[in-house]
Amino acid sequence: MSADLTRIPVAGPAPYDVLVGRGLLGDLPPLLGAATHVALIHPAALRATAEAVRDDLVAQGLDAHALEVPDGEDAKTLQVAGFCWDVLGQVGFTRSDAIVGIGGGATTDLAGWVAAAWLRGVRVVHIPTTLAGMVDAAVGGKTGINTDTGKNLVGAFHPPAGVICDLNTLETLPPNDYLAGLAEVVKCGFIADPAILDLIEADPVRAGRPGNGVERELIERSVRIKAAVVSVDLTEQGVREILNYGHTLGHAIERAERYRWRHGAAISIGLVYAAALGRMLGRLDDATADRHRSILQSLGLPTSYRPDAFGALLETMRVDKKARGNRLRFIVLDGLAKPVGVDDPDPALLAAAYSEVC
Ligand SMILES: NC(=O)c1ccc[n+]([C@@H]2O[C@H](COP(=O)([O-])OP(=O)(O)OC[C@H]3O[C@@H](n4cnc5c(N)ncnc54)[C@H](O)[C@@H]3O)[C@@H](O)[C@H]2O)c1
Ligand SMILES: O=C(O)C(=O)C[C@@H](O)[C@H](O)[C@H](O)COP(=O)(O)O
Ligand SMILES: [Zn+2]
Repeated sequence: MSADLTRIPVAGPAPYDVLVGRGLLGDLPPLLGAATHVALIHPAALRATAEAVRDDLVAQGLDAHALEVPDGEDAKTLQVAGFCWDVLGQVGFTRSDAIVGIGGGATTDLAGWVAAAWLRGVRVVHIPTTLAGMVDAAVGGKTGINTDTGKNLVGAFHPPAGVICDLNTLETLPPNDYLAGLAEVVKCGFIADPAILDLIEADPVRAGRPGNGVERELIERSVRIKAAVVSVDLTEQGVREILNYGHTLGHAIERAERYRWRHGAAISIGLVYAAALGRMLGRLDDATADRHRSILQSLGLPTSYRPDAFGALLETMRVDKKARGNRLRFIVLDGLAKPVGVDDPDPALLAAAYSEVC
């Protein structure tokens, strides 16, 4: 067990820990349960890490396989999931075996879904290697793939047996991917922990650089928010919806961009939109609404989108998972750190709020 380790527990029907620290890859084997076969699902960027983990597991007597999948969102398809299931079948994966997702949120979403559906559910452990993966995607058991009509439309709630956030893996992350992850960190600041916003605003240039002096605190604070929420509402029957702040428009932008944008970049615009909507609904004060744009801009994240896109985005938002029938649902703020759900807002307000992100 590594010495420099923070352990953040996640409660619920299948409790587990999120480990945060450096040099933690050796903490994987005890999380694999009774597995004799292990599949390490990873993109090309994590090939060296996955092969090192595989060699370590093989040396410990396990039958470990590295499965390379396409990069980023290209992995979140039925075809790629099918490829993974074919390999599991060929290897002879049984219910006691384990899958490990090594990569960003796209990889762990895919790996989680592959594990959730194989034999109706086998063990999965996540090793997130992006900021978004550590603070969000790998924690909470939401797994899934995209379809032609929208983002994450197929998936399951399938909690991992453990999450290993080894901060050393962030050293190779491209700067734009690091910044994209900060959008989810900022989201946590607005919905639950304003100290996150203070830490970033104190020096946004520092906060935007991997390995910065506040990195670990930002990650641990964000993980604690996510852990607290999913611990009481794994399947999004209520409070978990707050984690979707900024995502209704954000996911629609990702689809409009054919998933070529980083998730966090689209969510950044979605956050500014949600703030504008909250303000127009008479819930959020001007200063807090403006703070969304200023903090995201200070990090170099996008805060505006094409003026002509609203019609198409609105159509996509209709298949957002929070929608019920033809009633759209948004998360807005009633004030700093006071998220609430709003049903079926006036279409004129939706359009007016959009004019603030053009
Ligand atoms: N399940 C959830 O609760 C949840 C939460 C947030 C986001 N997500 C999903 O996660 C995805 C976004 O995650 P992301 O921003 O991590 O994107 P990503 O997985 O696409 O990774 C971004 C890029 O970084 C590369 N990469 C990853 N780790 C690296 C490393 N250590 N060094 C060098 N390159 C590395 C990847 O190959 C990719 O090119 C989206 O699909 C989003 O929907 C899911
Ligand atoms: O964990 C959650 O719940 C979230 O909403 C976190 C989001 O940041 C994440 O992007 C999630 O994948 C979105 O979920 P979806 O149900 O809207 O697809
Ligand atoms: Zn997200």
